[in-house]
Amino acid sequence: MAASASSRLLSSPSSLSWKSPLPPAFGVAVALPRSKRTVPRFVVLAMDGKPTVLVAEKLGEAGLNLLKEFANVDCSYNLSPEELCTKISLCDALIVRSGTKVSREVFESSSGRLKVVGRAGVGIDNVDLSAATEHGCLVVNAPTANTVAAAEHGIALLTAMARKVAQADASMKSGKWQRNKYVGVSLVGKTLAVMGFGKVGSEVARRAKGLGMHVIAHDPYAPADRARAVGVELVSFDEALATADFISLHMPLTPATSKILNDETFAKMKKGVHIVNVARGGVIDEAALLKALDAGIVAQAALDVFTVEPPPKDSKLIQHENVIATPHLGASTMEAQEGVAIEIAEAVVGALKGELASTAVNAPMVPAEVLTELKPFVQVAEKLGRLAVQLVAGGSGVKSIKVTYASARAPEDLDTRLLRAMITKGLIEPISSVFVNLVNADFTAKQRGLQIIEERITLDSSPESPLEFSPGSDCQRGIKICQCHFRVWGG
Ligand SMILES: NC(=O)C1=CN([C@@H]2O[C@H](COP(=O)(O)OP(=O)(O)OC[C@H]3O[C@@H](n4cnc5c(N)ncnc54)[C@H](O)[C@@H]3O)[C@@H](O)[C@H]2O)C=CC1
Ligand SMILES: O=C(O)C(=O)COP(=O)(O)O
Repeated sequence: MAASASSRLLSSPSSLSWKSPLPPAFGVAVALPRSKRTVPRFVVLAMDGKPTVLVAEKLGEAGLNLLKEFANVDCSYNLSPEELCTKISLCDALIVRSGTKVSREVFESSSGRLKVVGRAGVGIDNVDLSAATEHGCLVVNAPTANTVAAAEHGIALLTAMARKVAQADASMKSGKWQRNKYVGVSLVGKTLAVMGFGKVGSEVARRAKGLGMHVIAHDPYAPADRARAVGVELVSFDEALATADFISLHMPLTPATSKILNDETFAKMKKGVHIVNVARGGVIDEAALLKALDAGIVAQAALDVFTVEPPPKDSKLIQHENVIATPHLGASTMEAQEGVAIEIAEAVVGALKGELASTAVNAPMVPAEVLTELKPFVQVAEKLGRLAVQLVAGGSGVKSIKVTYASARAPEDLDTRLLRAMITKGLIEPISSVFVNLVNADFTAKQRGLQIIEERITLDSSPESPLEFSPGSDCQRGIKICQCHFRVWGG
């Protein structure tokens, strides 16, 4: 795809929609392209012309105010899963924190109306991303505003654990004065292993260095220069376990990190290790942690997060004398909650307006300069898809499409996901009841057995020069749709 001079002159790409933006006020029901479930996809607008945002957990005032400028805001906290499923069919957007499970049933119950889920925080393990993607629902999060709060809480737990602050406080409140019982351990000179050297992990590392600790980190995906910048050595998982006096967990909960601390890995740790978990309860096998505490392998654990939240009242782990616990408070500072609320409100409003979100979790994030460059081709891409369906296959049965992009950009520098999504939309929507957008395009194409072969040609001449193509040999039938920089072959 060539970047023509005129395309470079285009204004901000913010109006480039990943789906049709909400139409202006007045209509009661505006039909958008069709949903997966053969139910027409409606943006049901209230009589005041505003979409509805369901805020299912407490959100900072500043974020609520931003939302209210654009939408009707329904703050309904503590909904049961059934109540959430009932309400969701009346909502265009849903905002949650970590306490609400946004399950497949929620997306199914929305009957295609839910367009965006905003996670007012970082971890998106409580949102069924596959179901969201399959339903063409964008998921956005607020990845930066609570970083410092989570890191500060990690340090608070680390220091409180080392000096048994919580236990000593409880003892004093019960009328005792036990100076000999609550002797702690020092942090200075001890080795802290930060597991997951992302935003929170690196802030914890910085602060721990300030406390005089020797900090190492394990993160298979962290760039070495990030570690160098903080003055931290990146080590293997086993080395981190074997050398750490303190281990602080900061990785997301994924299938790969689920129960990453378990019987086997506790056995590799130094006897008397201290564990901090401000990440997710599920990264620790809690039964194994209890055993390791009883065996003295783990001297103490400080936990902010739990596999089941809230955990059972009689949880042996929480009752353990060498465990201190907080009820998932990592992000709970006034400052972080205001910041998160604004970050998520802006992302949700932007998504409802049809803008591409920079914090999208289940859709490609296309940089602004690429959007500017692609903008003139977005509609063309969809139209070519529609034309291909009609001309090539007479309305059905397109199984394979070859798209050739010619651009002055090097092939590896050419992000085609947006155009591919628009071609897929053009190919599939006219002949089915499926609603296609940037979120679900690749999934939908794969599900329907539609193969999209992409070819990139690097232009060294002016992008305005027309290109001649020869028919692709792997396609049974081909049509030259336009003699410019974009051609579709279908068979
Ligand atoms: N307790 C609380 O209130 C809060 C908890 N969190 C949790 O902390 C997690 C981290 O947050 P951020 O630092 O903002 O995310 P991030 O995405 O900046 O960092 C996560 C890091 O973990 C790394 N990672 C992934 N798999 C790994 C593995 N197998 N082993 C080691 N490292 C691995 C990634 O490469 C990345 O660098 C979130 O996913 C969330 O679950 C975040 C904020 C508040
Ligand atoms: O941002 C995160 O991942 C958190 O765990 C914070 O959760 P919360 O929004 O406080 O329920």
